[in-house]
Amino acid sequence: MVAVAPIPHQHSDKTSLKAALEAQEYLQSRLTTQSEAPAFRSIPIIDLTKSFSSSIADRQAVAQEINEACTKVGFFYITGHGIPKEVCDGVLKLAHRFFHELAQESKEAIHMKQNDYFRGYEPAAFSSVNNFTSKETKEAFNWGYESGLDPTGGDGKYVELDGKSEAVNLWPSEKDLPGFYQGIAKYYGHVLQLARHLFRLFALSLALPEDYFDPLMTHPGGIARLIRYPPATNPKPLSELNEDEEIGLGAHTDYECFTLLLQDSNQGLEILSPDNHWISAAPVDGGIVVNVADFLMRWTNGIYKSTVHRVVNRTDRERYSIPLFFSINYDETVETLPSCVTEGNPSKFPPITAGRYVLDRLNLTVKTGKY
Ligand SMILES: O=C(O)CCC(=O)C(=O)O
Ligand SMILES: [Fe+2]
Repeated sequence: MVAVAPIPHQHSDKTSLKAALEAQEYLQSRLTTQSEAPAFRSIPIIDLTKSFSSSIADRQAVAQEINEACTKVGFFYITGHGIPKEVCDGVLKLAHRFFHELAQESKEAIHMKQNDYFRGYEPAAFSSVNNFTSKETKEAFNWGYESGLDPTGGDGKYVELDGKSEAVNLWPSEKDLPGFYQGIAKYYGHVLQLARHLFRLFALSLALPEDYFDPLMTHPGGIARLIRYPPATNPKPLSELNEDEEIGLGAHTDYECFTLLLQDSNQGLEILSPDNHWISAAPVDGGIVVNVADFLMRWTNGIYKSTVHRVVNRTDRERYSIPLFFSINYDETVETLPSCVTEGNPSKFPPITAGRYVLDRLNLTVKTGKY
């Protein structure tokens, strides 16, 4: 593994930096050695309709499916999630407009290098989730939570990844891209509320009170991105065991609690089974992909799996996707969940602060801490 020096300009606490470096090592080991966990060849589809029922038994039944998916695969699709189709189609169109209508100089004006928290426009090959082992073809626009995007208005206490600063998004101007902020707000409001709903189901799925996580997501972390993958220069089908040269987004695990991913109709997302076969997570009609990320993996003492995945566009069309990386309030420090610790399975992980951990992970994706 290539050693990565701590980033001098930003204070990092030892626990989160150590955890971030360990995650990099874990990734390399997963890519080079098979895991002993049972292999899988498909990704479960969970219909959320009954999770909105007033009957706790209905909600428990959905939670049980979530438990199965998170302990075995770490990924699942949700249908019946309640986000209207036109809202999903609308934000995917907006993603297209961002990359095709916004002038290059307007993109440069909101370049991510001007921001300490990875917000704004990110050109192709600028960052790497896998230690720059491949040049990533994706380009992106990144933003994070702000109370104006939260349908509840939040509790007014939002702090950034460092646990201190106020929200710091970089938006294109209304003149340069009319209707952009409003369109983003529409989708983000829906997906943020869906994430809060899912966290209640996660609580049930972990034998915790349904409202266990509620006080921890009053001003939650929620980085989201519009991602564009250019068409493949040499389209070719997925070969399950082989590494691929034309990588859209390198192999990685996500950092936060869980991710909600909207993808267009072009497949490209691939996830790594424990026996190191790559499995396609092709789009499902009306479905959103959910995956457990590393912070929740740690919080559940490793019981919920954070599964390695990557994106390779194997088509001659461009592909768009829009993930929301949902975190608890960035200023919260948590210990392993009580329902995931027993005498025989003591906590494997020390307490950790939500935002700091994500920031240390993000700092490892660029060549220097401050670009
Ligand atoms: O574009 C996709 O399908 C997945 C994106 C992803 O894994 C990520 O941004 O972390
Ligand atoms: Fe990811």
